[in-house]
Amino acid sequence: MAKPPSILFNTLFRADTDWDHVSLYDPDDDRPVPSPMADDTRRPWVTLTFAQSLDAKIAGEAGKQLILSGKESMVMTHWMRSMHDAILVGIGTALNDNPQLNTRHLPQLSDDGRKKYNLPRPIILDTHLRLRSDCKLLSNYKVGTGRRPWVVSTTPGSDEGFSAWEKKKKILEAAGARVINIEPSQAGLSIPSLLTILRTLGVRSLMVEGGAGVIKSFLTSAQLQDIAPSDQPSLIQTVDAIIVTVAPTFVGQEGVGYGDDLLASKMLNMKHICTELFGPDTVMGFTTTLS
Ligand SMILES: NC(=O)C1=CN([C@@H]2O[C@H](COP(=O)(O)OP(=O)(O)OC[C@H]3O[C@@H](n4cnc5c(N)ncnc54)[C@H](O)[C@@H]3O)[C@@H](O)[C@H]2O)C=CC1
Ligand SMILES: Nc1nc(O)c(N)c(N[C@@H]2O[C@H](COP(=O)(O)O)[C@@H](O)[C@H]2O)n1
Repeated sequence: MAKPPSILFNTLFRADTDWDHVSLYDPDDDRPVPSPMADDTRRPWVTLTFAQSLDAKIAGEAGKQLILSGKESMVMTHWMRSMHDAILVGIGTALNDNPQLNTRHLPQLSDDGRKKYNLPRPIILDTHLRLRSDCKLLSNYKVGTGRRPWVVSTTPGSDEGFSAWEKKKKILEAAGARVINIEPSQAGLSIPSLLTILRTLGVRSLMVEGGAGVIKSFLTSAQLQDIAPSDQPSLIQTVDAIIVTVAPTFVGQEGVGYGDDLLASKMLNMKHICTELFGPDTVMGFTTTLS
């Protein structure tokens, strides 16, 4: 069987991990698959990942979805998906791309083997519950080719907004989604609060795939964040690793980028772990520490 790419082992896992079980599970075995783990036990390990052009664009004009990754780096991304408990996108991506977020590009496993690829749980940041009840994530869940999607939202303040929100919640739940409510923050949803809630729900590792708004949000909240404002703040880091695929193409200024508002003084320290070529694409793996 093909092995996962070494850039993923080197960037995401500790050296003593049992490589043979990474990405795979045996339905008759209760032991969980190995997962990247954060030292901070209050939150999951977070891998921020995306594919970009040479001019740092992740989508085309007006958000047109672009297939930037070649087939080799796309397979690498699907290995990465199989190494995380959950995979997160923003509602912009969910509406625009109607993604599946599964591991379908991995090499086929032999039918007589009992092992299966680990499927990450889809999580959608969707403040106003705009997810479509006929999206691929929900239809995959219904036919057993995807895990139940979790939709993360905030309860609206006004009574009027609340009844519309409740109606949408019921529709999404009837279609199979689990709706999780968290406290709003200035930027929409508080990422540190989200991470602590996900950890209590059993998520050990989270792969954040985008889009532009979500990438910015994780990069700008990547410094220590307060999860319990008080005299004794409880602080949390929100990104552990960054894995970027760079495709050998320019998109142009009409494309969608993620870097405009980033401040160098607010960025995490990035430690380059390795760079590997996948067909025409370059993939870089970093771990992050606080500056
Ligand atoms: N090349 C790549 O690797 C990827 C490209 N994309 C592209 O990105 C584009 C979508 O990007 P966006 O429109 O920016 O949508 P997005 O997927 O980043 O979602 C942003 C939305 O998420 C919600 N949200 C709730 N809490 C939030 C928080 N704390 N931080 C940020 N967002 C929060 C808000 O409603 C916000 O409008 C699409 O064109 C898609 O094709 C998406 C993923 C990966
Ligand atoms: N790795 C990668 N390369 C690209 O070129 C991309 N456009 C993306 N996009 C992300 O993948 C999602 C689509 O996933 P499915 O193929 O439907 O499983 C898309 O919504 C983005 O999150 N990624």
